[in-house]
Amino acid sequence: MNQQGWQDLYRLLGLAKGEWGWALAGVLLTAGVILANTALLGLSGWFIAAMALAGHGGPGLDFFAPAAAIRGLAILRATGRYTERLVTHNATFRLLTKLRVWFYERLEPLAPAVLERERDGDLLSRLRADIDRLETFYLRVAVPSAAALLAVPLLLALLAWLSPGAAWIEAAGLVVAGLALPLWALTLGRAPGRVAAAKRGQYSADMTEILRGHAELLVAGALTRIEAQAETTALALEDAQRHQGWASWVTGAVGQFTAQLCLWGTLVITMPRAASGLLSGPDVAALALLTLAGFEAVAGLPGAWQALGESLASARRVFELADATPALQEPARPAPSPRRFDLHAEELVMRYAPDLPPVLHGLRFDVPEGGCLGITGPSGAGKSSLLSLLPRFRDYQSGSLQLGGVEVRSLPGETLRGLCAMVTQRAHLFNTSIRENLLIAKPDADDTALRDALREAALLDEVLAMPAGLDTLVGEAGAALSGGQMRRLAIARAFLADARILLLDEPTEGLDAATEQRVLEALARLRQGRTTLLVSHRPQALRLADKIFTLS
Ligand SMILES: Nc1ncnc2c1ncn2[C@@H]1O[C@H](COP(=O)(O)OP(=O)(O)OP(=O)(O)O)[C@@H](O)[C@H]1O
Repeated sequence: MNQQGWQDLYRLLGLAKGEWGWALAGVLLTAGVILANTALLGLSGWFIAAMALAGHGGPGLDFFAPAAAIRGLAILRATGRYTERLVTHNATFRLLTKLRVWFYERLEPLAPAVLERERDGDLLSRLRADIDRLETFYLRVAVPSAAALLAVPLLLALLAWLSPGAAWIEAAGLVVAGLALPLWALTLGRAPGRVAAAKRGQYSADMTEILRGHAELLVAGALTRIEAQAETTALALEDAQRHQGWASWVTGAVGQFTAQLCLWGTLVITMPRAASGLLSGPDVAALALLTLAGFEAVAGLPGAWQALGESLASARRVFELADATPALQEPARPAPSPRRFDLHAEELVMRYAPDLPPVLHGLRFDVPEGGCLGITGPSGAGKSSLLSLLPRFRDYQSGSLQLGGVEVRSLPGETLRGLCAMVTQRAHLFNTSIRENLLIAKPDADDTALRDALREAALLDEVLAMPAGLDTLVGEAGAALSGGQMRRLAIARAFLADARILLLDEPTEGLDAATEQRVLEALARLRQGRTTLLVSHRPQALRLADKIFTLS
């Protein structure tokens, strides 16, 4: 494993800090179960052999004590295993929940500037599949490895007490099955694991895009080609999984073989001692079974360490994004929230990357509080880029943009986003009810407030005429609504948010004249008392503005 792998492993252990108590309980229980199981098998072997010899006229046997011990150990093993599963799974699931929240909190500041470079399906795969895969590390690698470290010395001590020779054989076998094999499995599993994690993300991204752009791909005749691409990814994933299966079979088989070899080795060295009377027959049976049962302590390790390759690849994919630098830095000492809401820009310069030419260059404008500035200009002039500065989705590099006399860059993004409402031609609607889509803007709004907002947006009558009213489902990205209804739903949201700054980006684009008129009437009500930036090409829409500014 390379240095990066070890660092990730160490970091994964660090992230589990809050759950160490549970994990320790899991380790103790697992080690207890291994010891109980080994003792059970050894004692059972001894007891059966002793009973058989007693039956054949051998020495008499008090069978009550061993029978009771066997029953006790069996109960201990069953309850121990149940409790161990309960504890370790509880710890792991709590941890995965924590990890998911931790990862999401790191993703949030990356939106939208950094995340828009990623494929949606791949992001989802990191958040879900990759984090789920870390379960393998905690549940199958960390806890069983620690339990083996605890149980094996005790087991060897017991064997050494009964027969030092058998203890040496067992120690050699356990070094092979519990150390060499897991390390070999880790090496074998690393490359296919890395491929599997990457291909799983790619497949998820391919499928998300196929489903989302299905209609366009079908019309363009590109569906078969893109499906073939996804199939190639699926085949590569399958190939990686086949390699993983092969590696797991090989290491499993070598582990079994080692255990059998140790069993025979123990028999070979103990039987002559039994023949010469140094050991009893039942002792030989007990030692042979103890040797075999001891391998339970390490049986799962090769498979788990092999899967560790994929877990680490998943961890890397998670850490890579979690460690990405946000496109903009929050101010170290935020300025107090503005009390006025006029806008002032001077010599404003904004570029998407240091090596790209500026999109906005020396921009200058003023909008009084409650005023509306219409912004027009050719495609690519930077109109949408300008709007993205106010909610701090992007930053400007020089010049000044002030809200109520406070430099926008010195305000936290969250404060600014709380002051802004947006209506764009691509306002996102979630695939849920109209009510839920509205509540995004104001979670505690009651039905009266929702209806008022819909009335102001000139959408109430249409919503009430729908069979489920406010509970009507809008479909994927609002597919069950018309373009005008989607736009007015976004306006209703803005009414509910009751923000002081309104950012309108082509709010009537793609609408017919009659619908545009209804949307504009709603917008005219919405802009009252709110400082508004309105980007549009359409003369009717620009009539809402007090002043028009052309970006070139
Ligand atoms: N995320 C981005 N990374 C790099 N360049 C970008 C990014 N987004 C936009 N641009 C570039 O910035 C320039 C301005 O884009 P913007 O979307 O602001 O223009 P616009 O005036 O709103 O255009 P339209 O009227 O077509 O919507 C364009 O050249 C565009 O290619």
